[in-house]
Amino acid sequence: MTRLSVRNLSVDLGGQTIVRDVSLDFAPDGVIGLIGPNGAGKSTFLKAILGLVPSRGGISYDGKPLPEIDRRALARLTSYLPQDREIAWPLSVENVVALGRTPYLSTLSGLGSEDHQEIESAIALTDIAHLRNRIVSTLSGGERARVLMARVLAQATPILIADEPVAALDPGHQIALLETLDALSSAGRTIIVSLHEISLAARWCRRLVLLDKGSIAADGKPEDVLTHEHFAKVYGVRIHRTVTEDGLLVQPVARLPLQR
Ligand SMILES: Nc1ncnc2c1ncn2[C@@H]1O[C@H](COP(=O)(O)OP(=O)(O)OP(=O)(O)O)[C@@H](O)[C@H]1O
Repeated sequence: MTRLSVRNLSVDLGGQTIVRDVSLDFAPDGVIGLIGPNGAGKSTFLKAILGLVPSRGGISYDGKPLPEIDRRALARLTSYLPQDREIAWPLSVENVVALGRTPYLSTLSGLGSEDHQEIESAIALTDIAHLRNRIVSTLSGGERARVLMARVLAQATPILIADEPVAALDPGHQIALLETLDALSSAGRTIIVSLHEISLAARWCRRLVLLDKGSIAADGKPEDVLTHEHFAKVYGVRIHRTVTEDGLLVQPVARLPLQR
């Protein structure tokens, strides 16, 4: 069980502080959702904990500071779905998914049986078997998003970080992916996702971190984070909130004057 600890993390970009003094601990305890308005700093925070943007403060994996972890070891520890869904090379779907196994390959060895197993499992979980020989640049937006997610799943790391993984997916594939992530979490993996789909965050995340202007506005169970007050203050919207036999349902319904 790998724990990620973030202490007093700040990120400055373009002369502005984008993430401000954030301290959080992450463990495999259900899907952890990072929510917040456009520009709140969600993507920047996720990049910072992977060392992809310079930051101040401390980031450690199982007590080991991030700067002491080499790139290959980090790629066996963390997988990452960036928000950008572009794929520059004319690769087949199967080859893109296989890239997820790169951290485990030596220069001399090809894919082994475990690699093939992880690739096939990821292909099945993301429902892309029928696309396996297609060139990724010819796929629809949602299909491409599922292929990139399959690459991340094939990497099979203890920590999985995904920036808006359900954004381009239809409702069936959204739920299927969140079921997969929930199952991975139950199996001991730490799952951190950013998302704007509040109804899915309410239903599928066990913990939500609400970021506002780079700072933590709330951190806790969905029922404690997805409150009328937080939505009014942070998003400037009124919500409809009800508890059903399927759990908490939250739906933004109208704009409010921002309380800032
Ligand atoms: N390289 C950069 N230089 C200057 N400003 C940047 C840079 N990268 C990001 N920003 C700014 O930092 C802020 C946070 O961006 P970020 O992408 O982290 O937000 P986000 O919460 O992921 O937003 P969204 O929901 O729109 O994806 C934004 O105002 C953005 O314009």
